[in-house]
Amino acid sequence: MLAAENGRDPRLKAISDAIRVVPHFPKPGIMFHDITTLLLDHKAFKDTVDLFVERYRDMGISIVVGIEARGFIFGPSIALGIGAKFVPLRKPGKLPGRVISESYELEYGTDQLEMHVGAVQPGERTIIIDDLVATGGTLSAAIRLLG
Ligand SMILES: O=P(O)(O)OC[C@H]1O[C@H](OP(=O)(O)OP(=O)(O)O)[C@H](O)[C@@H]1O
Ligand SMILES: Nc1ncnc2[nH]cnc12
Repeated sequence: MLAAENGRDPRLKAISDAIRVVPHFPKPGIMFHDITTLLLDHKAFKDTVDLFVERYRDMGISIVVGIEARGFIFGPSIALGIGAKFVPLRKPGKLPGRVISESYELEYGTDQLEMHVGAVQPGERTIIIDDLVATGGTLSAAIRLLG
């Protein structure tokens, strides 16, 4: 249960304030949300992980799936906090075993995600962790990989 005040967790504002917004990066028109500034703020970084652990522990979740690259920053800590395994979804050509792949479109280009065959067993409850959703293309590809 989140420690909510007026329906909103008091930690959220500091977390939001710790994320730097860089206009026109990496292309004109993109408002880039830079989480590296959040990582420099120990309390905000820890609160971010804690919020997810508090929300998802005791829910029978056995796998945290993290999306390369920035999902790897938050996902493993959340997995350890809730007592789950961690499964990385990687960019093409990085995983040594047999993989399944999904292509997707980004705000600035196209890309592909891969997962090791057998990393997730049918019926396992999972959560998918990344730093942000923009178009939703990456998250949709991750959901298709798990489906
Ligand atoms: O909702 P979407 O439009 O799909 O965009 C969100 C995705 O874009 C960013 O990753 P990026 O592909 O830039 O890779 P990186 O984490 O390796 O920098 C971000 O970390 C998300 O994964
Ligand atoms: N607006 C944005 N900020 C940071 N990362 C992104 N990835 C895709 N869109 C992004």
